[in-house]
Amino acid sequence: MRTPSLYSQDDPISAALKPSPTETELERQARLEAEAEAKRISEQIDDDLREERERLKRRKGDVKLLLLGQAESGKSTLQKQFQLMYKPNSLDQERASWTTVIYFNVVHSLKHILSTLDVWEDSLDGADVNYDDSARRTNGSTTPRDESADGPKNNAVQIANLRRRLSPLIATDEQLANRLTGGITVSGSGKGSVYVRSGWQARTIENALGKVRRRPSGEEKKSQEGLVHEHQDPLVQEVGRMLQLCESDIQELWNHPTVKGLMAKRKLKLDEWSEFFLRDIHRVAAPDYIPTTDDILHARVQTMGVAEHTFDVNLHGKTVTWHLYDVGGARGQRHTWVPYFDDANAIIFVAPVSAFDQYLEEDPRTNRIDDSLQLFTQICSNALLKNVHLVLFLNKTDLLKAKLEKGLKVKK
Ligand SMILES: Nc1nc2c(ncn2[C@@H]2O[C@H](COP(=O)(O)OP(=O)(O)OP(=O)(O)O)[C@@H](O)[C@H]2O)c(=O)[nH]1
Ligand SMILES: [Mg+2]
Repeated sequence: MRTPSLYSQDDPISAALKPSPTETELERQARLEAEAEAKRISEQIDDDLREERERLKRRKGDVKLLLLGQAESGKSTLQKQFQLMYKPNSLDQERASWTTVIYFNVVHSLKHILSTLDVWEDSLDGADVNYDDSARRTNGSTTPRDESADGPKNNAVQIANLRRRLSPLIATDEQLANRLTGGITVSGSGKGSVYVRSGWQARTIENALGKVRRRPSGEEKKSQEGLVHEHQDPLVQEVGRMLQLCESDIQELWNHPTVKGLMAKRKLKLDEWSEFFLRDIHRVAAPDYIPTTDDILHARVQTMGVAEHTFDVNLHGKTVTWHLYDVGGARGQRHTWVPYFDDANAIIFVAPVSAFDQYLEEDPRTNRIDDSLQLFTQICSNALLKNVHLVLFLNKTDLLKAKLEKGLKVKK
């Protein structure tokens, strides 16, 4: 028996699709199977479209939040705090990849100290190094000698020795930077900055995996999850070993009267994260060091482009998905913000109030508070953002307090 005809005699398409009057039973079976498959695919497409419509409807209730502000203002740090609050497990999963950043922060800070010493060391005489050595005795220096009493000549010899002993560690600066960026550099980004794109944590591990796979010895073992733990990244392991060996040299450099003198005279300016990790070098240089949450919050790596982070936030018994867009704040990165302005619900503008005595890394003539104010004015007057809620987040108040207590004056 033939199935009822689908093919109307009047419709030209139906007429064209009409089976041939000479169709065999085998051909008829094949045709019916093809029709059933086409119907299944068509229904699948209808289902997908329905699901997409539902998803878009759901997304309409989502909150889109932009974190804006100049470089170093603390946007990614704020994002990490959201992550800690709403997705703490995800921070745990990426904990190991922060070791690379922290080691890089330490090595890069040492490199900066030594290159500043290069410039100023010769111009300092004994009287110039006006550092109170009692600080050195109380902050746990492991140095057995009291070099400051020996005068500038001895100081220069000590620094030359430290420079020599630390040079293999300093030489890893570029390799660590490459591990984080995957070899991508951003032009005009200021001195030795390392920019990372969204998802760098997983890529850092992938980069390490690539290196491990190429090694013939097979000494690196895969962990239970089938992934090589970042601690097994040979580079990170090697830097860890070097840090352990150099710990007392790092302490000696960090506590050296010439270094302290340059800092007191503000000829050597260290970023807050440099001081944080150098002060705590004993812990960071320990074998099997794992970054604490506080370490992750202090670690510094610049954001490239825009990184999206999603969190399910429960507000008054209703779960709302938040899309947090963490942007790169350096001048060369700001053009990437605009495509996100269109459907943003809110902006948190992060302004570091402690930056009154600092200048932009990408433009050393511009004061950071001036830049922040200019940027905020531009955001407030942008027509695309006229319906967007704006939160001004005055950040780094702890550093402002510390600077004012030290006697730094705010002046125009
Ligand atoms: N002391 C202190 N440090 C902070 C605070 N907020 C951020 N930081 C530190 O400032 C540094 C820069 O912070 P990030 O969050 O990386 O800055 P960002 O705005 O994301 O910078 P870009 O990605 O370059 O745009 C990090 O080392 C943070 O630990 C704060 O309130 N107090
Ligand atoms: Mg950032």
